[in-house]
Amino acid sequence: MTQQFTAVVPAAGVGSRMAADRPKQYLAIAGKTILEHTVDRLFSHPAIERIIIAISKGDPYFASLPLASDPRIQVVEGGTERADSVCAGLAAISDENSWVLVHDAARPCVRLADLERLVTAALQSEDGAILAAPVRDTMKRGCRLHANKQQSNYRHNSGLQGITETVDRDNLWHALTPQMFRVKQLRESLQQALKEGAVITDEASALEYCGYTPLLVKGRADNLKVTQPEDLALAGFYLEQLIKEQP
Ligand SMILES: Nc1ccn([C@@H]2O[C@H](COP(=O)(O)OP(=O)(O)OP(=O)(O)O)[C@@H](O)[C@H]2O)c(=O)n1
Ligand SMILES: C[C@](O)(CO)[C@H](O)COP(=O)(O)O
Repeated sequence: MTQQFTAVVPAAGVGSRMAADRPKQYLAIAGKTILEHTVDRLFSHPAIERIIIAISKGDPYFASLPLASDPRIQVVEGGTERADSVCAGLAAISDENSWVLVHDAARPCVRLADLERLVTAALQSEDGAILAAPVRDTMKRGCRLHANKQQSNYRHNSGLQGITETVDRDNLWHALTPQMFRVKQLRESLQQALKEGAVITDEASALEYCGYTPLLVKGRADNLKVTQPEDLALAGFYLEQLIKEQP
């Protein structure tokens, strides 16, 4: 019997940076919502048998989707932060020794080959694994500029930041999703990190906070998180390519 996995999809965000008429996971690309594309991508992996989707309290969109009647899908109520929504999803998994893949609803372009590589690596790592993409650009750190008599007012009044340093980009990665861990390890790490006030923006940061070293699995850069308006057309292009390449 081949191992079967559950995925948790945090889909309870409001999509403020997208500034659309609805949360971005419910915006349509190529005839389906972003959430539906994301679910299709996850179920394209034969070992993912169940998906738990965390949606916001009173979400008026989910019920009208075909997903709502898919027996492989369970819905839970998400929370204030992404980590809270992930914890709500984990609470619906009874087998603590099982593996879970956590994947953003807003990442509809993840490829099967990346999922396969992630699963292979995670199953051989005591500390789980995440998909990630190496940084390609030179990375700068900025800061707000303070008024300086010797410098133009523009530098202070423009609202632009000034460069304080160039960050060494060797071994610097964009964390993507899915991120795959054993349920017990992830649940306990998130609970400890959140209880102690750690800033947790992805699952791996909770594991790291608790002293684990998840593996970085190189993934495609087109596994983008739809975040701001210009991402929608790009995601549409990537999805068209992905669907064309499907057998
Ligand atoms: N309380 C939250 C916040 C976010 N998410 C989900 O986490 C994923 C990644 O978060 P992000 O891209 O930040 O989505 P939003 O929080 O909706 O976007 P924004 O920060 O622009 O409001 C998204 O699928 C989002 O739906 C969630 O389930 N619960
Ligand atoms: C989980 C994540 O997609 C990894 O890059 C990212 O941390 C989500 O951050 P967001 O601010 O909730 O979009």
